[in-house]
Amino acid sequence: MRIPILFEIKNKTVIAVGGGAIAARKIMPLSEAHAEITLIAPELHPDLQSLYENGEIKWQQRMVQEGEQFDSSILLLMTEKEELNQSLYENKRPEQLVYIVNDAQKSDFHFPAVLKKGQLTIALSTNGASPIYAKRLKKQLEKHLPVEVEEDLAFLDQARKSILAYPLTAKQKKQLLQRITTEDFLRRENRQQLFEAMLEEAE
Ligand SMILES: C[C@@]1(CC(=O)O)C2=NC(=C\c3[nH]c(c(CCC(=O)O)c3CC(=O)O)Cc3[nH]c(c(CC(=O)O)c3CCC(=O)O)/C=C3\N/C(=C\2)[C@@H](CCC(=O)O)[C@]3(C)CC(=O)O)/[C@H]1CCC(=O)O
Ligand SMILES: NC(=O)c1ccc[n+]([C@@H]2O[C@H](COP(=O)([O-])OP(=O)(O)OC[C@H]3O[C@@H](n4cnc5c(N)ncnc54)[C@H](O)[C@@H]3O)[C@@H](O)[C@H]2O)c1
Repeated sequence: MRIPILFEIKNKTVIAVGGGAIAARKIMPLSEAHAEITLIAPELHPDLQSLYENGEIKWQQRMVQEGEQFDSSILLLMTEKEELNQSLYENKRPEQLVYIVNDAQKSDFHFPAVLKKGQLTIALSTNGASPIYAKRLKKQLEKHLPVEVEEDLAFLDQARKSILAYPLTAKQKKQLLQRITTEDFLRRENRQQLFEAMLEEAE
């Protein structure tokens, strides 16, 4: 069974074998999240070529052979050659997390469809039943998200930090956190001033 986890990939070492269209789609978000990526492939998809030219990924321009072993936290096997991917999988290191582009069963993790809005992340997976359905549902969800999500979360993030840093009892903190999250409160035009007054009153 798989569980959704938001994983900090910054500075984790990633070795990716294969540089086609699918590799490009999977590597893009890892690179944006500052993983340490080394790609091994004889040629690169244009999006990967740009990442390489901008110094965001390393590239070993060569063919990988069966039987090779790689030293990295994460290994992405993304060639179109199923047998090669399988054989590299057999050689994985015990602690290595491996993703195989054409074997969802064996992969240690999946790539969900991701919807981001400010500090909100929604990840959708159909467990491989239909990635196209996941993509469509993501677009529908996007349309139904309240327009204020981004602003609300930016406000709540700051407010929550202030509450937690204030000399209040755990119960008072909990009550305040609940109050500022209500729809009524969030829609008040002067919510920042109201919040500051509430904080002082509570002390
Ligand atoms: C969400 C998204 C994220 C991303 O890729 O970044 C994603 N696939 C996307 C698109 C997409 N993928 C495919 C098509 C063509 C139509 C079709 O065939 O359906 C399209 C549509 C398109 O390209 O528009 C083909 C396909 N996909 C997989 C296989 C192999 C198999 O099923 O075994 C094949 C057949 C290959 C073949 O032909 O052999 C497998 C997987 N694809 C997954 C994720 C994982 C399951 C996620 C889930 O269930 O929700 C999983 C299991 C991989 C994993 O992570 O382990 C991304 C949407 C991005 C967005 O949100 O905008
Ligand atoms: N998981 C998914 O979301 C998903 C979606 C669509 C397709 N697929 C599968 O992914 C696979 C790859 O798709 P693609 O469109 O990127 O294919 P592609 O042919 O465009 O890319 C394959 C890449 O692997 C490289 N390669 C081949 N042999 C190599 C070797 N020995 N060493 C290093 N690199 C090598 C090629 O040079 C190329 O860069 C296909 O088998 C397809 O069935 C998976």
